[in-house]
Amino acid sequence: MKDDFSIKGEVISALETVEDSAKNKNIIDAHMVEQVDVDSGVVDITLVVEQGRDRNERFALEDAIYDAVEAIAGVQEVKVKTTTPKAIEREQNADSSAGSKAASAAPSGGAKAPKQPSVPQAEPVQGVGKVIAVASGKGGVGKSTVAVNLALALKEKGHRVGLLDIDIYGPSLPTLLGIMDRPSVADRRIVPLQAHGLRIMSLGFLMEDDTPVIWRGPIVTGIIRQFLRDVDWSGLDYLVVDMPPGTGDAQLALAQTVPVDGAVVVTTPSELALIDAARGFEMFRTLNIDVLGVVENMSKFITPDGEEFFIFGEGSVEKEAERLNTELLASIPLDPAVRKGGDEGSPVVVSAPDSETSKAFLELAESVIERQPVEGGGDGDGKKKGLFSFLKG
Ligand SMILES: Nc1ncnc2c1ncn2[C@@H]1O[C@H](COP(=O)(O)OP(=O)(O)OP(=O)(O)O)[C@@H](O)[C@H]1O
Repeated sequence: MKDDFSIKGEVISALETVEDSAKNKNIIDAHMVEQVDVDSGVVDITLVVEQGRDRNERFALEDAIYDAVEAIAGVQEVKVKTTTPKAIEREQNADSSAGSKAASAAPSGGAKAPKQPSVPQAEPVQGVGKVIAVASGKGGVGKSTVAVNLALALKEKGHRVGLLDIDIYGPSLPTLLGIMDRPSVADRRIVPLQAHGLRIMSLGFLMEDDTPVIWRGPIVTGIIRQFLRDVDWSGLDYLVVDMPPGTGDAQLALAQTVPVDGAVVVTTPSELALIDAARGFEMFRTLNIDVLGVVENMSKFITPDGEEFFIFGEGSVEKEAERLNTELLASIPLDPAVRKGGDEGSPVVVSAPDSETSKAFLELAESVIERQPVEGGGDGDGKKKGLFSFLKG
C-alpha cells in the first residue's frame, strides 16, 4: 500500500492542476490551500476562499479538488473544508490568546503579551545528536555542495551522519548523490535512503519531475515537520540540513520545529553574495540559532600547474566574517572536480579524497565538531542518545 507521505506529495501536485479561473492561477500558486493532511489514506484539505465569493464558483473549485485528489491511487477518502481568511485569522487569534493565558505566569512587566505563534514547541529530533543547518543568503553559491561534502567529511571523521534536503526551490541532493528512489515506510516511520554511508532524505524524493514548486508557508512547515518527526533518524551523531537559499518560511519552520544546534552560512567572495549572506546571518541571530561561522566557496581557482587565481578578489569573506563577529570556517577552491563529482553523483570528498578541496571540507568538518561536539566524540554517540531519547519518549 502507498504510504501517506508519498500520497501527500501527489496531493500537492494534483492541487496544482486545479485552476481558479477568477485568479487565472492554480489554487496552490493563488495561496488558497491552507493545509493538507494525510492519515491512513484519508486526505484533509483546507481551502481558503474570500468572503462573498460566488457559491457556484466555490462549489466548482471543491468539485475540481475532489476529482483531482480522488484519482490518486491510495487515497481512501477526501475531505475538503472551505474557510475564509477572516475565519483563519480568528482561529489564530484564539490560539494565541490561549497561548498568552498559559504563559501569563511569566513576568510580563505590564507590557501586552506578544502574539504566540500557533505552532508546537521545538523538540529535539529523536535519536539525533546535533542538527547543523547549511544556509546561504543567495542561490547558486554552492550551499548544497557544501552540505553534501560536509556531511561526508563528518562521516570520514567517524560520525554517523544524516543529510536532509529541504530546499523547496530546487532540491539538489538526488542529483548530487545520484539517487532517484522513493523512501519506504516501516513501522509507520519513513526510512531514509542511503548513499555513500549517509542517511538521506530530500524534498526531491517527493517531486514527480524537476519543475520548481512554489509551496506556501503552511505546506512548507507541514512537510518540514514531517521530515523531522516522521523520518527514522535514530542513531545519528549529526543531521546536516540543506536549507533553501534566503530567509523565508523554511528557515522559520525549521527553527520552530527542532532546536538547531548551529548554522553554517555559505557564500562566494562576490559583493552581492556577501550582502545576502549578512542578511542570512542576521536572520539566524533573530531566530536564536548559533551561527558557527561562514564558509567561503569558490575562493580561488588553482590551475593544474598549481598557479592560483583569486577570481572574486581575496580576503573579502574573512573581512565580512570579522565584521559580523563570526569566523571563517573554511575556504573551498573553485575546483572542476567538485562540479564533475556533483553532476555524476560522486561528491569530491569521495571521488578525490586527497585533493586540496577535500582537505578543506575535512577542515570544515573539524571546525564544526570542535564547536558542536557530540558527547563521547562520535562513533555511536548518536546511537546512545537516540536510544535514550527513544526510551524516554
Ligand atoms: N567549489 C566549487 N567548485 C566548482 N564548482 C562548484 C563549487 N561549488 C559548487 N559548484 C557547482 O556550482 C553549481 C551550484 O552548486 P549548488 O547546487 O551546490 O549551489 P546551491 O547554492 O545549493 O544552489 P541552489 O541555490 O540552487 O540550491 C553546481 O553545479 C556545483 O557543482
